[in-house]
Amino acid sequence: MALQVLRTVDEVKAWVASVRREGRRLALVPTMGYLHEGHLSLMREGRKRADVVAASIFVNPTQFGPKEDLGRYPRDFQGDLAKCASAGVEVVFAPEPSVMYPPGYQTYVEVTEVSQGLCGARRPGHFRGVATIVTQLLCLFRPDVSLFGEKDYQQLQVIKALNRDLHLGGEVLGMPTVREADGLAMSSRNAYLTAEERQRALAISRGLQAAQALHRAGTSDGVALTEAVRRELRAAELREDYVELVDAERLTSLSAVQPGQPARLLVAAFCGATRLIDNQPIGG
Ligand SMILES: Nc1ncnc2c1ncn2[C@@H]1O[C@H](COP(=O)(O)OP(=O)(O)OP(=O)(O)O)[C@@H](O)[C@H]1O
Ligand SMILES: CC(C)(CO)[C@@H](O)C(=O)[O-]
Ligand code: BAL
Repeated sequence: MALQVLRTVDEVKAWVASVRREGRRLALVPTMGYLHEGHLSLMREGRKRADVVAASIFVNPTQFGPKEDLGRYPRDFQGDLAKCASAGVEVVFAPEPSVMYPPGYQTYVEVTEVSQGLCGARRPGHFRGVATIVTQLLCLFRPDVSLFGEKDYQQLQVIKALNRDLHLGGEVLGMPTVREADGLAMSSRNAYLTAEERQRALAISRGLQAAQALHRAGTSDGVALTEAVRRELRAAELREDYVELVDAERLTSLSAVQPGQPARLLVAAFCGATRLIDNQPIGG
């Protein structure tokens, strides 16, 4: 079936109603576009878990801080449509900001616990914007399953919490981070990196791997594990935003990995002007 592009809330409502009438299971993959294999892995998994996959492409203004990159966020709408079609997507919802935030719009969603700390502390208002747009999308599409990447690990926990707390009903599925062959986590913002920065950015995944290897060799101490990451960041002259060992679900800080308690090591670092994030499970 040919890919359809929907632009308005009424078009989405009509399309969702037709999917429901036909008794088809619906998967939703929200994105900000400039698609890469990470996004396509979510779409392909959606196709396995549902009869029909919708994707959204929307650079959501409310999740960007005033000094962030909203104005220059990379875009390639025609290329994105071709990629969506190749991944089995039936419908792309690509609204203008005025469709999601029309005059008089005044409803915002705050997830109070897992939004704190990490990216929440460094990007004030970011998760309020993410939670607000994702709630709108989940309410509009009411998908049986929605798919998000573990690359944005805190975001995934925020979305799981709002889906549970607001009784939205569908399953929120987290999918593993897709990496370039050399380990760099795929991200639309990798497009900002110069060739030299692209090489230095590898320190992030290298540091996470070093920490995992250290843990496998018997080290549980949080300071030693985070230091393994920091050493790599320093060597490559990346500026740390944070490196933290946290409980994998609640995202609270841990001083050590405990047997049977899944933990996660999360990193945000600036490579030149570009802020990159990545994470890995540790123990559990
Ligand atoms: N490397 C990846 N592997 C798996 N999922 C990913 C990956 N990168 C992004 N995603 C997921 O795709 C969805 C849309 O993300 P988004 O459009 O912001 O892409 P992005 O590459 O993370 O962009 P940015 O560089 O702005 O962070 C999110 O659920 C995100 O977690
Ligand atoms: C989930 C999301 C599409 C909300 O704008 C965005 O934060 C993203 O692309 O990860
Ligand atoms: N991938 C998360 C969206 C953001 O950084 O704004």
